[in-house]
Amino acid sequence: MARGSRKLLELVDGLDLLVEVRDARAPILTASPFIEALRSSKPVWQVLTRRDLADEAETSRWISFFREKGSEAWTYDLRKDRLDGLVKALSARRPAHRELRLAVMGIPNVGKSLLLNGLVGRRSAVVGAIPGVTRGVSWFKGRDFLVVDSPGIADPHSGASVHRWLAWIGCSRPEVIGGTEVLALGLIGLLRRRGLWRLVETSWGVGDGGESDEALLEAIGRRLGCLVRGGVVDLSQAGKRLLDAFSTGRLGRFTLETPGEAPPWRDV
Ligand SMILES: Nc1nc2c(ncn2[C@@H]2O[C@H](COP(=O)(O)OP(=O)(O)OP(=O)(O)O)[C@@H](O)[C@H]2O)c(=O)[nH]1
Repeated sequence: MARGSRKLLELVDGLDLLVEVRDARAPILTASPFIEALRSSKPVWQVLTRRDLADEAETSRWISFFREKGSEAWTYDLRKDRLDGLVKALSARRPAHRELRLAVMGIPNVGKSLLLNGLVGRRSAVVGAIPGVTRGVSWFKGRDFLVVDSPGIADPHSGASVHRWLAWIGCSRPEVIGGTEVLALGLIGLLRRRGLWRLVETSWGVGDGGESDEALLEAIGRRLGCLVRGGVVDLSQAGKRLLDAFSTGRLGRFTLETPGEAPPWRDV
C-alpha cells in the first residue's frame, strides 16, 4: 500500500467524517475505491466539483442520486462559489466538547486543495498534533471543524481505459496512456460516439463529414493554425489544443455519466 494511503488509513479512526471530492462531469469515474472501502465505518459526504463545466441538469440528478443513497451531497464551482451551505452543515455536526474532525479526500486533481482552502480560509492556521490522532499530518482550522491535509489517492488497480477517460477530463496525464496524439484521437472517437462533436463544431467550425478520426484531428490543427514547415499539421500540437480545450471546458459543458446507467468507460 502506498505510504500516503497507509497514513490516511491510520488517521481515519480519529476522524468524524470524510468529505470525498469528485468531478461533476464523471462522478463514478472519479470516485476513489479507497474511500468506498471506508464507507461502512465513517460517514462520507460528496462534493462534486467543476459545477461550472458540467451539464446542469445531469448534476442535479447526481446530487439527488447521492442524497437518495443517504449521503450528503454538494456541488460547487470551487473557483468562484462560497461554500456556506457545506460549512453550515459541517458546523451543525460539531460534537459537544471539541471541533469536528474531517478529511478532504479524493483522486488526484479533482479539486481537493481548492475545497480545503474554501473551507478553512487562508491555510496558515495550522494546528499542532491532536492527542490520540496520528502525528505527522497537518491540520487546518475552520469555523467549527479541523481539516486534515491528505494526498490524492489514485486507484492502483485501474486499467488503461480508466486512465484514458481520466486524462480526457484532466485528472490523469496524457503520458500515462500513450501520448497526446493517441489520447486526442481517442477523444475524437468519444465525441463522435456520444454526440458531443457539436462542441467542436460550435467552437471551431469543424464539421464531422464522416471522415476518419485522423482527418478530423488534422482539420482541427489546420483550423487552429498548428502548422509546421511546408504547411503540414502538427498533430501532436493539435491534439494538445483539443485535449486542453475539452478538459478545461472551453469547448462547452458536458457530463459523461448518468445516474443509474452503466459507466461508459467500463466497456471501452
Ligand atoms: N473550472 C473549475 N476548475 C476547478 C474546480 N475545482 C478545481 N478546479 C481546477 O482543477 C485543478 C486542480 O485543483 P486542485 O484543488 O489543485 O486539485 P487537487 O485535488 O488538490 O490536486 P492534487 O493535489 O494533484 O491531488 C486546478 O487547476 C483548479 O483550478 C471547479 O470547481 N471549477
